[in-house]
Amino acid sequence: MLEILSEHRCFNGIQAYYRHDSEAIGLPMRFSVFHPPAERKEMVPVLFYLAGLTCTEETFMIKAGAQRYAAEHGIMLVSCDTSPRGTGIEGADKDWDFGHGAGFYLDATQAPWSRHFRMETYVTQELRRIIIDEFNVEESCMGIFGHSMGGHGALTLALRHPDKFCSVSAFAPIAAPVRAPWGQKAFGNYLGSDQAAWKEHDASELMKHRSTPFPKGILIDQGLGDKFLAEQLLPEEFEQACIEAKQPLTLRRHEGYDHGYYFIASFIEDHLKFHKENLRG
Ligand SMILES: N[C@@H](CCC(=O)N[C@@H](CSC=O)C(=O)NCC(=O)O)C(=O)O
Repeated sequence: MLEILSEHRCFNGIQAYYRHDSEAIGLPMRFSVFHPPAERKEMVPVLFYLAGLTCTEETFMIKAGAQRYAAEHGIMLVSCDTSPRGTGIEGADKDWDFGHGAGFYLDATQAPWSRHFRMETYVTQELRRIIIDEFNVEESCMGIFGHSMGGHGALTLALRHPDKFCSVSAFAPIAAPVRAPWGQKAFGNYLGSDQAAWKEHDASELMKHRSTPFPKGILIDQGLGDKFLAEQLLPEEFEQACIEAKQPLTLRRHEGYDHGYYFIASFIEDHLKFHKENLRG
């Protein structure tokens, strides 16, 4: 059962927060939805947003300023928490870049994480199904985007589930996690030591083996003042993989912008327009 935690009128739509007992995760999960005004009259397209390390289902809705454009374009925005919470797993609260708040949008295969850390199944199956069953949305074509760890999630989930997502973009994604310290730490713990398994969750590796799953292109924005760019994000790896796979990619590099939500807010309108065109085109 879906519990409404709060509802707020916003740009003539509704910003809502929900909680439910998740089957995939085995614990309660929270998510947020911006319901655009158009949903009252017609089925609307859905755009999932995956947030980064340390974030929750609130972060994007509070900080990105996306609702104005989602209302204008008639797009529903959905954002979930970044991991299971309250798992009781020893060490899950120890580091900000691993464990709670750092689910990496995959299904862990290694104990003790594999019991609850099943964010790929949660997003692509359970949450998607709830959105379809509960709200007035178009099922056929959904979009996904995200930031940093969530940008990695958006790219990998779109590449792994092209039947579910027909439009994808990212802000400062962890674009080659097998080569980045954040990714290596998460994948080593969640997936074990077999690096072949890691590559199944690495956007750049996945792209090398796909033949243009997104013919209308992929949009990525990256700030050049981002302190994580050189060590953790590596967009050039994904750019090269897209060239090899003949995947159209618009990778925009922005002088002076850092990793935070001021950067995201500066370009959010472009992402909603990009998805609007892909979702309805
Ligand atoms: N606590 C960390 C910083 C954590 C951080 O920057 N998180 C980013 C995502 S990083 C990759 O996934 C974020 O989105 N934070 C939320 C925000 O409101 O900015 C540190 O000490 O550096």
